[in-house]
Amino acid sequence: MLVLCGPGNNGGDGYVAARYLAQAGWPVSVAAYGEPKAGSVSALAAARFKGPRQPFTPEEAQRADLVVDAVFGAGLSRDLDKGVSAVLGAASRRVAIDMPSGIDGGTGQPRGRVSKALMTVTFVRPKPGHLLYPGREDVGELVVADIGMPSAALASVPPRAWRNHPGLWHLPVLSAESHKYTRGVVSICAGQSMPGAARLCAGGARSAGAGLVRIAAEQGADLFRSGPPGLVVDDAPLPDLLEDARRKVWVCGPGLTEREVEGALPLLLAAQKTVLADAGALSAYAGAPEKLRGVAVITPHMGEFTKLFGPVGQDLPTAVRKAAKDLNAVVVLKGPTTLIAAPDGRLAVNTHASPALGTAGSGDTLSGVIAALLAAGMAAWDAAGAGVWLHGEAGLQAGAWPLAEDLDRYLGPAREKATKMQGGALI
Ligand SMILES: NC(=O)C1=CN([C@@H]2O[C@H](COP(=O)(O)OP(=O)(O)OC[C@H]3O[C@@H](n4cnc5c(N)ncnc54)[C@H](OP(=O)(O)O)[C@@H]3O)[C@@H](O)[C@H]2O)[C@@H](O)CC1
Ligand SMILES: Nc1ncnc2c1ncn2[C@@H]1O[C@H](COP(=O)(O)OP(=O)(O)O)[C@@H](O)[C@H]1O
Repeated sequence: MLVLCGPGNNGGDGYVAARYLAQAGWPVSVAAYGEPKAGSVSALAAARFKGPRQPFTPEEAQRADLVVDAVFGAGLSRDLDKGVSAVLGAASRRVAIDMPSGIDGGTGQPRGRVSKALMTVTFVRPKPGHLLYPGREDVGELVVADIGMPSAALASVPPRAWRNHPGLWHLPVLSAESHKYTRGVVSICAGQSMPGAARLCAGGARSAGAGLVRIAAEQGADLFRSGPPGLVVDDAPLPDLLEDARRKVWVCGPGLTEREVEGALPLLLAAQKTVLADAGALSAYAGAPEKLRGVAVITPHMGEFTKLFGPVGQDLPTAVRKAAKDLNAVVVLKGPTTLIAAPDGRLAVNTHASPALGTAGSGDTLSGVIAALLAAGMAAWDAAGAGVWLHGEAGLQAGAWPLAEDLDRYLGPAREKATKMQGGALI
């Protein structure tokens, strides 16, 4: 076994690992890339390792059955030089300490040529870089180890980002006195050219537990009347519908043209409704995100996000947090890893999903799910995190090739599973 140790604390962890491995009887040696600073804890750890040293070369890395990568972790401050990449790349099997060397822990972006680890062992909490692509691919199996960090030390570095998980939010549960209005009403603006999107959105909202879902279709009402029997279709003009105080939560965007968005969104905002803006409502305001001010949640995929806010650069967490702050709304940046940012800087990182969700219309379903949770009274960031998790769970349950409409029947069971994980009652 060969432990590759860098000059900082990550190297220090490597010397400690080497000492423990030697104590456990493993044949282990160390190859150092630079020496730790005199007097540092890493220098102390290096001095306590009494085993053999090898040169830091590709040949040594290739000879080892297993290489432990403790060259750089969270302190990576510039691109890897080619020599380090060559040594890391020569190892056939590699376990990384904290981060695979060369991956930025904050963003998941590579800094230089990085090769994939079998496993990465990090401490206390995962970092965004473990969960965001492309770093997520290079991490291999992720182990989060408890190293007995004192709670006072943990409290001094409160997290700013969380892994999205049912422990992060609380789903409302049904009480014996619940009725459709306490469960919440979701209203959806429907377009005439792509009515399927509003139907998918409605299916997501109903299946995620909304008490009542209504489609505001105006002249297009006939397009929806042959739909599911529990779905209410309104043909009255939007201003009349907005007078109903029970209809607090609205989805605007799925299947809407720019003109339809411009006809509806300003009215919803003027009526101070809780609005989730998606799809057409995002493309309608390309380069002018301020027109969305007043919405509660937006759910762009990367293309829509870029059209709205411009190129994101390498640091997605920072870009999505900034967008949420500037817009004063929750921003859900959808993708294989979905980021959910609140205006106050909280960030949830969701990996609980399946590539099976990458099918047309699945984002419309997600909008409906989040809207149902908003209508049930959840705060916007919580509703968005919970909605993304339930949608991801439905995707995981639905097999490899579901259609968007297939997701609906997995949403109820997903909600039950999340509630059980929260230790709550089911009804
Ligand atoms: N914090 C905690 O609570 C805990 C932390 N722990 C551990 O500490 C690790 C973080 O330690 P760290 O801050 O010392 O950073 P680390 O990754 O060792 O790198 C810094 C050194 O590398 C150098 N360097 C950087 N990039 C370079 C490059 N491309 N090419 C060449 N050199 C480069 C950099 O040089 P400089 O930029 O200063 O010139 C500096 O010398 C963390 O990942 C985890 O393993 C655990 O023990 C648990 C508790
Ligand atoms: N590879 C993937 N892994 C996990 N989730 C994915 C993947 N690809 C897409 N998704 C999810 O599927 C949904 C697609 O939404 P969107 O791009 O708006 O599609 P549409 O507009 O067709 O509904 C998002 O929730 C996204 O996070």
